[in-house]
Amino acid sequence: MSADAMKRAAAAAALDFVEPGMRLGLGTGSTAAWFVRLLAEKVTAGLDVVGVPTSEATATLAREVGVPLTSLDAVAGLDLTVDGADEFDPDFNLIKGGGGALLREKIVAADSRRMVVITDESKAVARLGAFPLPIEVTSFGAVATLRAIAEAARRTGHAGALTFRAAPGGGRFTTDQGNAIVDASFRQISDPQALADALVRIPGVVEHGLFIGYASTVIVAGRDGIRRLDKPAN
Ligand SMILES: O=C[C@H](O)[C@H](O)[C@H](O)COP(=O)(O)O
Repeated sequence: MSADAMKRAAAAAALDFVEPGMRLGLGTGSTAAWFVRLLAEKVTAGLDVVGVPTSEATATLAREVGVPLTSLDAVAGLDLTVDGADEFDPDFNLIKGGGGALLREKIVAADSRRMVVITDESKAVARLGAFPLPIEVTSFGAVATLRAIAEAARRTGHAGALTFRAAPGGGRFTTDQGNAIVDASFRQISDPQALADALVRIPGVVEHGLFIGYASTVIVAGRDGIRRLDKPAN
């Protein structure tokens, strides 16, 4: 199975969680895009759902393929969010934000009763950090914020190169909110919760890509088929 076929297979498996009348969080990225396309086929066949997109890119795709959209402010919470991830660990912690959509993704996931993550086997890690951690920062004072991130990382036992993400056309990448992204190459995140707690205390940090306690199910597509991992109830 090709990498793209695995993403499609994971997205197709997530359709099993969708029920008529649901309000859905629609993730961002190449795997989540497959979910939006496959969901559109169900909508065309009569499924009644409404989605809240986590990025302008997902909103554009959803409109193109015919998934009805609403805003988070127009509904009283979401039933289910289906989204991709850049990494997941055995505790269902995630790194997200490779596409820069982490802020809206986290807001939407936080307002959802359930988050199903669609991935392929390349995203499974014993410990987070091989994928650089995206940290969204305000443009104002971005360099000072980067220094504060380095200090917070040091205090929590993490170190590595911190770089502003570049836009494809040059200059700094900006998110849908007009913020910058710092990519932190920690390689090994030994204490995700301590790092997350330290990052949110920095004034210029808008949000970070550590998703701790959000995912309840991870669907993993591999060359041998689909595996569904369910987080044990507390
Ligand atoms: O900002 C982007 C999101 O967090 C994506 O869900 C994540 O980067 C995974 O994307 P993909 O499915 O393209 O690997």
